[in-house]
Amino acid sequence: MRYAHAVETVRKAEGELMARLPDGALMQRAATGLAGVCARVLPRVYGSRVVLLIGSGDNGGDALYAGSQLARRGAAVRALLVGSRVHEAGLAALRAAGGRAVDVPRSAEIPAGSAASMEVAAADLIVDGLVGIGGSGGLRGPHASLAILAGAAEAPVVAVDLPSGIDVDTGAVEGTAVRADVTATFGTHKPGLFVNPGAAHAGVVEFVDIGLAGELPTARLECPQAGDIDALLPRPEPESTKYRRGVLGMAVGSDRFRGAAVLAAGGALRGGVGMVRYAGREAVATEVVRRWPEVVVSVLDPGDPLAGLPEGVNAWVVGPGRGVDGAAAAELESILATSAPVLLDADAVTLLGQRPRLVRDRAAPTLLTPHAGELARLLPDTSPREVEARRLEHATRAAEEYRCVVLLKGSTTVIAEPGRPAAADPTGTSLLATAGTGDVLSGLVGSLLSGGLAPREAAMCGAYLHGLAARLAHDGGPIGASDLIDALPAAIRALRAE
Ligand SMILES: NC(=O)C1=CN([C@@H]2O[C@H](COP(=O)(O)OP(=O)(O)OC[C@H]3O[C@@H](n4cnc5c(N)ncnc54)[C@H](O)[C@@H]3O)[C@@H](O)[C@H]2O)[C@@H](O)CC1
Ligand SMILES: Nc1ncnc2c1ncn2[C@@H]1O[C@H](COP(=O)(O)OP(=O)(O)O)[C@@H](O)[C@H]1O
Ligand SMILES: [K+]
Repeated sequence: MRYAHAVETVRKAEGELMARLPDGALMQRAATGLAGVCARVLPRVYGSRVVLLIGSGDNGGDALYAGSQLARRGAAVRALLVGSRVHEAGLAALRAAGGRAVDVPRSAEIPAGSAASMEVAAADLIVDGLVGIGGSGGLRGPHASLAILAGAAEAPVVAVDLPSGIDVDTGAVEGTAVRADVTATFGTHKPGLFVNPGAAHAGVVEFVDIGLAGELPTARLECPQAGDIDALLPRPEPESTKYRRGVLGMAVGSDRFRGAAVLAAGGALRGGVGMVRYAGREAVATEVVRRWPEVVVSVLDPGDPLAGLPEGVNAWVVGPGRGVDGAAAAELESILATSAPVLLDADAVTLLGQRPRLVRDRAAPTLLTPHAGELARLLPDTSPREVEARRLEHATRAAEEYRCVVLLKGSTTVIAEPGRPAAADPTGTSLLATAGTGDVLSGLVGSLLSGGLAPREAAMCGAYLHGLAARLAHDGGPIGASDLIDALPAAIRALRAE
């Protein structure tokens, strides 16, 4: 598991640790780790041209000390000083090691052809020490110009602690921010390194241990790794039966959206469910059984559909392609009245918007799996764009308001549960941005719920396998939702190999 903490927590933990250590010890640890990351990014240190972008805070100090270490190993290091102040001791260390520093004019634009712009363009490595956890909002003035120059340069960019300009507590990017190839982050991960759009600016995140672990409380955000998912995933045991492995009820698809039922059932079957019990209209049930003969169907009578819903299931998936009419609402209400865990996706999430109490007052575990548009319908005065800009915040808000677990789909899938750290899925890929992949996810997560995982853990495992399956299915061209189903067994196998 990778753990991420908010800035306030990091500051407090650093303060406590610093009080017990000699002056500057933490910064030296950070700088040494950073220099190591830079040395690994460069083909060789000796003779390389390293450009440091230096702001006025300790983030710049880390970069200057790391630069001094690289200079001692034979790199030609130039620091571009852009802040109103500079970390003097770091600058002295750089100079003593043979590095040079250049003051960048404080004008908003750094002209093409200026010394600073030519240094950046000619670099073999650019180190972003503009701002760290002391940053607020997008980059301003010459900081922003340097970030843009670094983005246009050929050289790889290593960010110090975080890519300057992102909101590191949320992953929001409001204005100009550095785009790094690698981020060397100190002491603990930060939430914004795992959540888009911030995560996309961070590149590969390398953890630098500065001895903070003992001072840190519970994480704000968790980012599960293959081993964590492998440990959580239910697997068949010698005494397993189809019932013990989990019976999943599925109220998905409709005459209009038959494919949603086929895809969701496929996700469940390849997710390791014991039995799928599909409930729906005859035409849909026929399609489902044609594709998946192992599914047990209950054909619902249009005159009295609720009477036909199967009983004795371990979990339910409701909503994908089901519709938002009165019958769908009555069905949702009836399923939520059971004591089984229920996953609400798509139309069921939309229906919930007018009936929040159905979930809020429910004692049994409930999981919502909206995309940004569906989540926006659950929160007053919120647009899908706002949800996408600040995913963590909105998923957490919805989880608190509806008192349930929320898996918010999108470029980073995030999972929120009141009172628990949020989770961000690391496997997501835009290959998934095609119709029907969400239906597959609902079945997959449903199968894990029916297998006994709690909603948060089922959501974490499902999102991880979903993204991994997309990556495995991808052989250079596009993939569809059906390919994802076929790749799920390989994704489960791959967990052990990763
Ligand atoms: N506190 C500690 O014990 C340690 C801190 N470390 C480093 O210290 C960093 C934090 O340093 P500071 O608190 O000095 O702050 P920063 O270096 O993160 O930045 C603060 C400065 O940036 C300016 N600034 C903020 N937002 C800006 C924006 N959007 N555009 C332009 N300028 C902006 C501020 O005016 C201020 O001068 C960490 O990220 C880490 O790199 C490490 O050395 C490890 C130990
Ligand atoms: N840009 C993206 N990057 C990564 N994953 C994405 C992206 N866009 C969509 N996804 C994923 O694709 C799936 C789409 O689900 P959904 O929107 O419900 O589609 P549908 O209803 O057509 O099945 C979700 O798992 C979501 O996280
Ligand atoms: K930085």
